[in-house]
Amino acid sequence: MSQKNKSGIARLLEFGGRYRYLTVIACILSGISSILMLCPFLCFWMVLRDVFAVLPDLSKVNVQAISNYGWMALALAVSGFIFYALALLFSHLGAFHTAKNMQSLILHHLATLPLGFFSQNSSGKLRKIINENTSQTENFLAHQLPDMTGSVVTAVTMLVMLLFFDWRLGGLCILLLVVGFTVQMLMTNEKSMSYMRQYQDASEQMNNEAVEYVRGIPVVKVFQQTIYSFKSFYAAIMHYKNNVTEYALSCQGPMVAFNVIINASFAVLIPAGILLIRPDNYKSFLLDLVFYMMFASGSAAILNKILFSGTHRMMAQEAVRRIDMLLDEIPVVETTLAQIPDRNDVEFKDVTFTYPGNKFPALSHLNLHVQEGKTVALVGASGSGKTTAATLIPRFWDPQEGIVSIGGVPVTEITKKDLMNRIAFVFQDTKLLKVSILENMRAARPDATKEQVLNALHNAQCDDIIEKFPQGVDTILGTKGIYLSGGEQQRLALARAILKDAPIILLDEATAFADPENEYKIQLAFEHLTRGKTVLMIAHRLPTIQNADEILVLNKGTVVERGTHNALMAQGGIYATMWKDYQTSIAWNIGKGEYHAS
Ligand SMILES: Nc1ncnc2c1ncn2[C@@H]1O[C@H](COP(=O)(O)OP(=O)(O)OP(=O)(O)O)[C@@H](O)[C@H]1O
Repeated sequence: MSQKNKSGIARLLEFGGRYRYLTVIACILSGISSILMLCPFLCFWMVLRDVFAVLPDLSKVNVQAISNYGWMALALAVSGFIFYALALLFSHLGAFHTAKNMQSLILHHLATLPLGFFSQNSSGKLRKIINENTSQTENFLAHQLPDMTGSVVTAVTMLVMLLFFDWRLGGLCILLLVVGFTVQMLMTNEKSMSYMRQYQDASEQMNNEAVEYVRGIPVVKVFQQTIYSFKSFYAAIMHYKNNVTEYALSCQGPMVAFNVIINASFAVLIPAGILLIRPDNYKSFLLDLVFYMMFASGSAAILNKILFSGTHRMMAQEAVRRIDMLLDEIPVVETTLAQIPDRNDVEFKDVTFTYPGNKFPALSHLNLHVQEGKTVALVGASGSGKTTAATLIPRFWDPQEGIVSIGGVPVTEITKKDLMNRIAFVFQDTKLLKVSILENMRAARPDATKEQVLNALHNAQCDDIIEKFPQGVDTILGTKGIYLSGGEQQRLALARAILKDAPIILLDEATAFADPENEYKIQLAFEHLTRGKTVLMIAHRLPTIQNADEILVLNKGTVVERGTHNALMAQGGIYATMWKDYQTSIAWNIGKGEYHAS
């Protein structure tokens, strides 16, 4: 399926693949149905013609002929409905297949994107883009597109019929239609399209902020705040409101004009009829006038339909644009020159990385080398770039400058599978799935036996977790009150990494939320996991990295100090100060609130 060379409805049909023909057939059927639906008007004209021909002596009316016209009108109307029902059947089939194709294309594409993309785009936002936009386009294909085609065919057929009976009255009606259409165009121009874009953006932002608000409710309650503490949510609502109001106001003038014009047929046709009627042609002229007055008022409904389908078309176009934006996200390119590293040392050579959309680099000219089986620790203030450095190794992101390599091979030249097999990472934000503990473990190694899983759980000090649930490792997490503490979750994540037994370990050592007993157990699990491995460790509690082979102190993405613990202490720089501050904070904790300067 080609991307980007088409836009709007053409692009939407492209998503349908071979099923797009169903949509095309639906539009043709809807067009035929519209013509059939207009035919009863002709029967009505014929009835009027026969009645006017015998006026004032109605006893001369050919009742049989009139009854035939009636039956003909009914048959035509019923076939119109049948064609319309068939059109809807085809359009729904086409719409379902298109939505399915669209969703599977997006999901396959998401699977190829760098993992970092997901840290910048919340799952709520992605869900909204995928669900709302595909359902909007599905609705458009199932209902609005066939209706739109039907309305356009109706409008064209009406034009032909209007000119056919009396070109003067027809010309007047067409003039009204042209003016109505022009006014309508004012409402569906490029400016309206940009309103539609702003509207979608504002609605997306409001949705995101609502999710953040709900997530933050515990904080609001704890600190006795009100909704106004969520200024950004409030601002998003106001932005949405202003946007919608501005759009509605911009439509006010054209909308009023449109309604007045399309409903003005009586006001125009009656004076025109008075001017045009002649004694010699009054019968046939009256016949045409009555017919036109009926017909023209019917055209108001058709124009209304086209107007609203224009708004739906703009919404569908915008939805397609948003889906294409997602599909345009650049995937991680799988190397064609795959190399297999024969060592597992990790090296950063002059690496600079800036997050998409950020002004300043998160890492600047970073050089580091973790020899096989050794441990390098990253320390530094919050936001100094420690996590970013670790995420470049499994290619959450690719740096703009410099090279990250394993065993001398750039990570970009290692296959995704090989790369992931070599690395186990345990980050602060532990992700456990809503499946059994056993299946959570097997996510790291699908072929692991139950015994191997139990062994890994034992080494990660998880025996107490398994024992407390009657179903042991078959306990399903996150359901029926099965919830784990932060420390327990991290131990399970460590067990998963131990089971994977990868040669390179990336560790974000965050034990801030663990109680002393948990912390001690996590420490034992860390030791088990890292034994004999190449380890890049992000340290929050300095004593855990005292024995690291090298410690790098980061500040605003650059290395400001490096060396062993003893060397850095002797240097008396930032690390030595951090160490002293850490000792002080411990002393403060032991003193239960009293400050004991050391
Ligand atoms: N997904 C992201 N998108 C944009 N900017 C980001 C993203 N993640 C981090 N940053 C920015 O990059 C910089 C480095 O962040 P990073 O998370 O690497 O720091 P850190 O040293 O690990 O912090 P902490 O100790 O608090 O975890 C910060 O300025 C942060 O705001």
